[in-house]
Amino acid sequence: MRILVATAVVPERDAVAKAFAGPARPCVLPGAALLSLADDAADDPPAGMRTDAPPAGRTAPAARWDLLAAGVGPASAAAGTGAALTAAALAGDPYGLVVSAGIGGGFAPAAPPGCLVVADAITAADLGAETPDGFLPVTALGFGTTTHAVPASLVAAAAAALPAVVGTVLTVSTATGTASRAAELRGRHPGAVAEAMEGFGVAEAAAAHGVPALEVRAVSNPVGPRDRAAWRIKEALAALTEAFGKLRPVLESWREHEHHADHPDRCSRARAG
Ligand SMILES: O=C(O)c1cccc(C(=O)CC[C@H]2O[C@@H](n3cnc4c(=O)[nH]cnc43)[C@H](O)[C@@H]2O)c1
Repeated sequence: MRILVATAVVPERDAVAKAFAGPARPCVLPGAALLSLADDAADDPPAGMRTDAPPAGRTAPAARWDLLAAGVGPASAAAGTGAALTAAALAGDPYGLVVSAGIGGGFAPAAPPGCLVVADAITAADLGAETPDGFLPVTALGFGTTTHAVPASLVAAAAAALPAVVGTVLTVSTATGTASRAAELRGRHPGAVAEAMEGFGVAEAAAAHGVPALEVRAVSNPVGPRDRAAWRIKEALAALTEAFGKLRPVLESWREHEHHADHPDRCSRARAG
């Protein structure tokens, strides 16, 4: 399977790359610059340019990973992820899984700094309209979606591999900086354990391609009053590296269609037909 990991910034991308021992090679695509990793990368052409199955006599590598630093915020995340997904699909070598990864803010007391978070839902928390009676999500206005559910078997597999808090990860365009905003978000999203700024953009791009998406965050700071000097970025990046070391075999062997609980419609159709 081919797996795309989308981070916001280069230090996050490089923290994920550290979990892989093999060589990494840059691959520039229209709209996205990837770092491609593979068990046998030394023999392979760059990712995104492969169009064929492995030559006769060679088996396909267990998985190929591409890492992307798409920029901060949901728009950059969606643009970069969408570009990588489209390039792969047009090359006849589509991704089977997309992971939004990086550091994030954790809601107290569930997700303190230093811990890892796995999203079971990826939710846009500020996509909507402000009204005199409060915030209305775009869905209440009759548009789009605000949440992407992560396949249950994918959440279970990731959570079994890690010491991680599982819950909703919010995507915000403005990082929370006050206790009142943190309380407001928790009030609207009681299942929220963390916030970051890219997950929903990554998940929207993945959904447009019919590819499952996961979000994994290493908590660098509490969601609340802004104190940038207190962010534990180094520790969070180290936790991210450790997390991908553990997630790597689990995600490589995860297969969406083997988990019928994630596809009740498809299964009932199969049973009926
Ligand atoms: O300054 C550095 O060395 C450095 C290294 C890695 C990452 C950063 C970032 O500033 C990443 C920004 C990224 O982090 C997410 N994030 C982290 N905490 C929060 C938060 O409390 N609320 C929302 N987002 C948060 C977010 O996804 C940003 O894109 C710096």
